[in-house]
Amino acid sequence: MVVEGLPYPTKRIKEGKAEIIIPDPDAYRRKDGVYEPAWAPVFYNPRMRFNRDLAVLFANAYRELAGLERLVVVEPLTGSGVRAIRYAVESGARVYAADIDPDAVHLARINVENNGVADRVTVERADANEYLARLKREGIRPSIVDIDPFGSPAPFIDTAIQSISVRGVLAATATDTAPLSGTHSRALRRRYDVKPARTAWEKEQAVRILVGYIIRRAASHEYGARILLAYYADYYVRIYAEIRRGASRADESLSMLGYGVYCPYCGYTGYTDTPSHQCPYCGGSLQVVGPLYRGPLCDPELVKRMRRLAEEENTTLAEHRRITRLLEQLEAECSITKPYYRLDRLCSILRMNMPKLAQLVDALRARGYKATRTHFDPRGFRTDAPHPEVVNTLIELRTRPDQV
Ligand SMILES: C[S@@+](CC[C@H](N)C(=O)[O-])C[C@H]1O[C@@H](n2cnc3c(N)ncnc32)[C@H](O)[C@@H]1O
Ligand SMILES: [Zn+2]
Repeated sequence: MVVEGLPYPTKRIKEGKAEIIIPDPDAYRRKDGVYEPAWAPVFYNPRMRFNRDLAVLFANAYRELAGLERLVVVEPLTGSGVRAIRYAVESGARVYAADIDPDAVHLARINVENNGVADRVTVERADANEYLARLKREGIRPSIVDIDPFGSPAPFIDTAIQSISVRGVLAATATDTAPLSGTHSRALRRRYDVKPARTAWEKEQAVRILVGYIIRRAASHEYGARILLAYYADYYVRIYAEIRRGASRADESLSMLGYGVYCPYCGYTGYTDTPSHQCPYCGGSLQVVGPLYRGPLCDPELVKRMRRLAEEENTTLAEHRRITRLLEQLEAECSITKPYYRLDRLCSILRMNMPKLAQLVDALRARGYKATRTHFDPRGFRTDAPHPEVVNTLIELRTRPDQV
């Protein structure tokens, strides 16, 4: 399809309730046939639709929860404009969008016109940080600032926080999961000022490090940060934190920080306030990572509302089943803050065959503990049982599988 004024082949697609023009994916495929969004003149990643579906559900649930008549959303890295348009069409929001790339701004404006939301969505060519600072000077009070960059959101976090006047949500995507999960330790130190380590719960570590970073940055500007929703999907971390002005709120949020620990000798996972390097259970040398956030990863009331809205919107959501499953799982995990165990790793340390995950979860519950699978890893489970109890339950399952 050729669109006047666009010097590249395009395609018209539907996403949610928006209809948008994107660079034709067929023109930007690798040799193996896989579409490479970064090669296209304007960035549009169809795999991020899941992220955007949840963003719209979140926006609607947050609007209800906070009792807001109308949302004001700022999206300073907008690409094709798809996310901004969806916030306007599906959440009725007033949206301020920007991108540094003139091709992106041009296409996003065409998309805004075509969706009939030009009265509600403005798209400007600007650097994200300058744009956020300018909106603040102009007195715009965002209810949601959505930071969806290439790689790390760290360079935009300070201005995004400061752009929130009294109360609002910072939503951030991070695709730099290698540093966050402990693989590129120097980048982790540079970007997030975190002491690196390798744990068996690296996806949760990635989420908790980014949340911890947001809390620390928010505190330095005298804001508190409360996590409404945080998850890991595909190859990225996504966080929604409610930012509220106030020194005592900042202190309260800081009190949720600590260090994560993992013992590669006995499988112990947990947190500590003072980074000790000796495992309390086997005396082995601990892996210690942090600072990171140790509190709940979602607000149950918000997730409940998102689930209800997902039911109502089941025809517009591309992966309705996947969304419902994630929200159900997050709700179940929310009240257990200790990091997840990887059953395969734990069984290998204990030199035993793996029982079925469901069997272990049931056995832990039968002993009076909370236990559930985790959205982070299909081989993972989380529980509030102390480490020796987890080990004892596993050993008992091995010796008397039918009687636990
Ligand atoms: C991952 S894409 C955004 C995708 C979009 N949010 C979505 O949901 O489809 C990142 C965008 O940020 C833009 N960008 C990169 N650096 C920027 C900066 N400093 N200021 C503003 N935009 C920037 C890029 O041009 C690109 O369009
Ligand atoms: Zn140990």
